[in-house]
Amino acid sequence: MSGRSEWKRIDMLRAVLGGAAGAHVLCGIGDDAAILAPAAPRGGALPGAPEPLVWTIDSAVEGVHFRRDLLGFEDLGYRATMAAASDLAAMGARPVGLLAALVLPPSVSDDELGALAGGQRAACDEIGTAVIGGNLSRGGEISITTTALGVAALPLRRDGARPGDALALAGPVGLAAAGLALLDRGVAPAGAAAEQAIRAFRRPVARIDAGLRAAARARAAIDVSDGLVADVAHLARASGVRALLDPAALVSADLRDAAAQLGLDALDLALYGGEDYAIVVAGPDVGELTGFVAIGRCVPREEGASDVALVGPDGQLTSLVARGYDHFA
Ligand SMILES: Nc1ncnc2c1ncn2[C@@H]1O[C@H](COP(=O)(O)OP(=O)(O)OP(=O)(O)O)[C@@H](O)[C@H]1O
Ligand SMILES: Cc1ncc(C[n+]2csc(CCOP(=O)(O)O)c2C)c(N)n1
Ligand SMILES: [Mg+2]
Repeated sequence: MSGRSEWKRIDMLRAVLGGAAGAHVLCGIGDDAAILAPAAPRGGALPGAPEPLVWTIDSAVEGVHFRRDLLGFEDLGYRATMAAASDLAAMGARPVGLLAALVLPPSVSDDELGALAGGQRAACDEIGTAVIGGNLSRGGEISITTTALGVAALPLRRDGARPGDALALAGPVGLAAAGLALLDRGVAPAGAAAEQAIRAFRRPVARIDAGLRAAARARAAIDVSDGLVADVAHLARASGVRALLDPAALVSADLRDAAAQLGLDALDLALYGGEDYAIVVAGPDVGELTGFVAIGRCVPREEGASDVALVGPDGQLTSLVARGYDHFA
């Protein structure tokens, strides 16, 4: 393994680029999205209090995030849009509009481009927003870079969790990775569980409504793109807590079935799978939120202890290594 990692590179970029933002930037590099103070209205007050803006960008690159033999063009547009919007969900934000920059090889036909845009449109319709601009360029492989703007009265950051907070999850984890594995192995989906897994990979759902519900009650949130343990570790580290996860809360019947078809371990998929676009929130009573399941709790950090651990049936802890998807490792 090389010494490079995505996080080391982000730290490097933060050292070069950070600190230059103005006072209107409430949160810069390091969270799921940047937070900007609302612009002061000119010429009199607007009805209602202006809300902070939440702004994020996300790329979907052929050969890295998708293969054309495993997904249709409509899936590509849908998935890229939901993946970008998921970072708004993680901030407890309501989307207001998206911009999409497309890179297309010359081989992509107008019909295929139309299908891709149809997928973007379908995803936007589902979460109550629209693509309102973008850019086109020719290039060697398809890429879809989507920037998403939202508003949130009280944006949820990664760094607000406290010892004693519950951890709760909206959306399945592990299923998307199982779906990718089924597609990759060319296994014809046998039964509802395999179909759900393939759907979770092809058509992930940004948990916007869940994020909005959590915004009033939670103290911190993150979305699960790189894998549950890796992303919960980001939240734990940013908040200065340790996260304890209950394995029984993470494996659904569908995931167990799909994993069995693949000969893979269901809990391993749930912990490390990635691209679920579920959200994890932390707060005193977040386990009671509609659409969330309680998955664990935050405890004080201990010197030398892992960021995340599993709690066994009789309370014993198993430390987890926060390995997740890393573009450069
Ligand atoms: N090239 C870059 N320049 C400046 N900041 C960056 C750059 N790449 C990433 N970041 C920042 O680093 C932080 C972590 O980025 P990362 O993409 O891992 O988070 P994320 O957007 O939540 O991931 P995901 O899209 O997988 O949910 C974010 O705050 C992001 O804005
Ligand atoms: C063909 C193919 N191979 C592997 C994967 C798995 N994968 C790619 S990126 C990523 C993390 C999220 O990305 P990001 O951190 O950029 O948001 C994961 C789990 C895939 N989707 N397609
Ligand atoms: Mg994120």
